[in-house]
Amino acid sequence: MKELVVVAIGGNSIIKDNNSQSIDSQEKAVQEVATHICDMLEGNYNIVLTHGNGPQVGLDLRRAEIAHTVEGLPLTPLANCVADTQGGIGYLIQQALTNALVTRHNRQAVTVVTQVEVDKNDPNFQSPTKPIGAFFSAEQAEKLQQANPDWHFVEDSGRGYRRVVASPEPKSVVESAAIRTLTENDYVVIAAGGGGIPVVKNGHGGFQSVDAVIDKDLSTTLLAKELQADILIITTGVEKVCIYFGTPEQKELGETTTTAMQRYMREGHFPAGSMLPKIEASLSFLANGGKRVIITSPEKLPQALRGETGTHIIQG
Ligand SMILES: NC(=O)OP(=O)(O)O
Repeated sequence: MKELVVVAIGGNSIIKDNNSQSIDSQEKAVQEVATHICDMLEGNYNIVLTHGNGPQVGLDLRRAEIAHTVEGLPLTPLANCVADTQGGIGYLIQQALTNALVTRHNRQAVTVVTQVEVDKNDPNFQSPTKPIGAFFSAEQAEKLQQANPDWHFVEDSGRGYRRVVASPEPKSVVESAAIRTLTENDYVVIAAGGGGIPVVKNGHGGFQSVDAVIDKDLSTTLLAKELQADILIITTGVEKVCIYFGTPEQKELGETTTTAMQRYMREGHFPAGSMLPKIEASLSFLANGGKRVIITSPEKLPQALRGETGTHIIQG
């Protein structure tokens, strides 16, 4: 029986900076990701690939806002922008993967438009935290803030200012059974793109969308738990997680345990808003029956899955 691996790729692996927003540039980045996923399939695995959409959904929203202001075209709600990015990014990954898979593995990739249920009373709706779109200088952000008093900005990782939107906690993945069936039939599945389209119960047994962008690491972990996946891989900007980061004592973590990670968390080694949520998500996956979490950079995915690099966390 094949092990099920769920892999999360950040939207900023596809749009790396303000100069790589074109479809051409995104296509090239996606082809690189597809090669790594293909290499991973040399092992005995089924794979579900999730992806972020931070840069892309901000670009889509801005495009819609400008078209509205300049041409009077109808605004696109944020939830529909998330849906649009699932289709747009999903298409790029699906085509690149299927092109590569057909020649090497005789398998096909499919994208599932995925709704993720959130609580309409989630307090995160009141305090936006999720950075989306392009980076702005302090002066540009100030000007945009004056023109759009209801927008919110944060300084993002020393790279500039970004707009932030509400990011509620994911509660359940509406299409997880369909995703499971596709993996059992050997499809490589692209799902929960952009953290999933946020939906709430509509009071009639169904769902309706709500404007927000869900954190893709949280949705990916939830999906991995619902699919009862064996391995969760979270990609990030570094090949391995470090303790004492940025000090002379800096140390990369290879194979480690949940107990050790809990201790490092208590000691404050992982910054909130960057590595900390990834570690929390990892521990939650392992506490719910997952066998292994790997944290590494996208370009090291095949090597990490073979156990040659990355930070590997196991229960213990
Ligand atoms: N939705 C989301 O978390 O996207 P990024 O990972 O691209 O920020």
